[in-house]
Amino acid sequence: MIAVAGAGAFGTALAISLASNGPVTLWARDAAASARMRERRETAYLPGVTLPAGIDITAEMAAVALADTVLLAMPAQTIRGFLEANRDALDGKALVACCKGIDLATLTGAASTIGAILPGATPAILTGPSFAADIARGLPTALTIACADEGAGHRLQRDLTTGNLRLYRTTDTLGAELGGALKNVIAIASGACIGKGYGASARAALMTRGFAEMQRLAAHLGADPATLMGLSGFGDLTLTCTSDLSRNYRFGLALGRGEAFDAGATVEGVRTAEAVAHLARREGVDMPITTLVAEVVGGRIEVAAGLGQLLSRPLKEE
Ligand SMILES: NC(=O)C1=CN([C@@H]2O[C@H](COP(=O)(O)OP(=O)(O)OC[C@H]3O[C@@H](n4cnc5c(N)ncnc54)[C@H](OP(=O)(O)O)[C@@H]3O)[C@@H](O)[C@H]2O)C=CC1
Ligand SMILES: O=C(CO)COP(=O)(O)O
Repeated sequence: MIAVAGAGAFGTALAISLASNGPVTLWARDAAASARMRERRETAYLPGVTLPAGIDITAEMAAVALADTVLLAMPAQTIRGFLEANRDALDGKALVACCKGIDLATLTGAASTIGAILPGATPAILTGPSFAADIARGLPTALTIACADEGAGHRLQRDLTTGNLRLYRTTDTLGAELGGALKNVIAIASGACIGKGYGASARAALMTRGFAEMQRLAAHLGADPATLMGLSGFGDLTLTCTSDLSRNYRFGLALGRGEAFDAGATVEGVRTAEAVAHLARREGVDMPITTLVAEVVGGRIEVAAGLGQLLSRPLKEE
């Protein structure tokens, strides 16, 4: 039995796709919102999409506790609090983190967070290039399922693959979570570059050099370089840095244009830029683009000055 905790855009889209395999529980933290979704079979997070009957929408944790696999589809900075608040309901289960970010308080990804808080759980990561709106409409997507326990990984791959979600398997949870988290920061930089009018050539340079620093940090922390070359790294970087459907990219566009952006939107790259800038400094890893994004989103430097700093760095080998 599968439950999805978090009924925002991604959690709901995943529940819709999984419901084509069998019954799914979708947990929303807000009881009134949950009741509305159950009654109307729709959500403002996915306009125009009808929620299939196979999704049992609830605000009761007891319903989640009945599942053996729980997908955690909420923003990265909220995962720790959610796990701490629901230890009894979640321990012993396969917990599949679907978020893309680094916890600002601990500077770790979701697999480590799960392991630290619920040692009896089996941590896994579901990540890769996929917009909720595409999944919810039944469009084809390919994702990475990462689980250090190979047997559990095989089971999750089988259970979470659907007609429009094709899952590739790895045991490298660290690489998978880093790929998904780090690309969001580069997507902000890419959006800012386009928003500022610097053009597609400059964006290609940012994406390529951004990918180089993503790989550098991942290798330093012990991730498998091959993981970053796959869906969670290269794949998601490509999607997020080039599509207007991405909130991180659109946030960057707004920054570049000097416009305001929806303060309530989930833009994971903002906090993650700050977390990764700290992590890179602590580990002595050179991450100039991420560090500058942290400065820009922190309001400590303007976009133009930040890009100017990148271009004036000492010349080096590729
Ligand atoms: N949208 C997408 O295309 C994709 C998103 N992701 C990742 O999925 C994660 C969630 O994003 P997404 O669904 O888009 O975000 P949304 O903003 O659409 O939804 C966030 C959901 O998390 C819930 N939530 C917020 N805070 C808490 C909390 N403290 N405890 C429990 N639930 C909470 C919200 O509840 P409420 O409605 O009550 O505020 C809402 O249901 C992010 O890490 C994102 O990077 C990954 C791939 C694709
Ligand atoms: O991660 C995503 C696509 O793979 C979604 O991107 P945004 O969070 O930037 O919207």
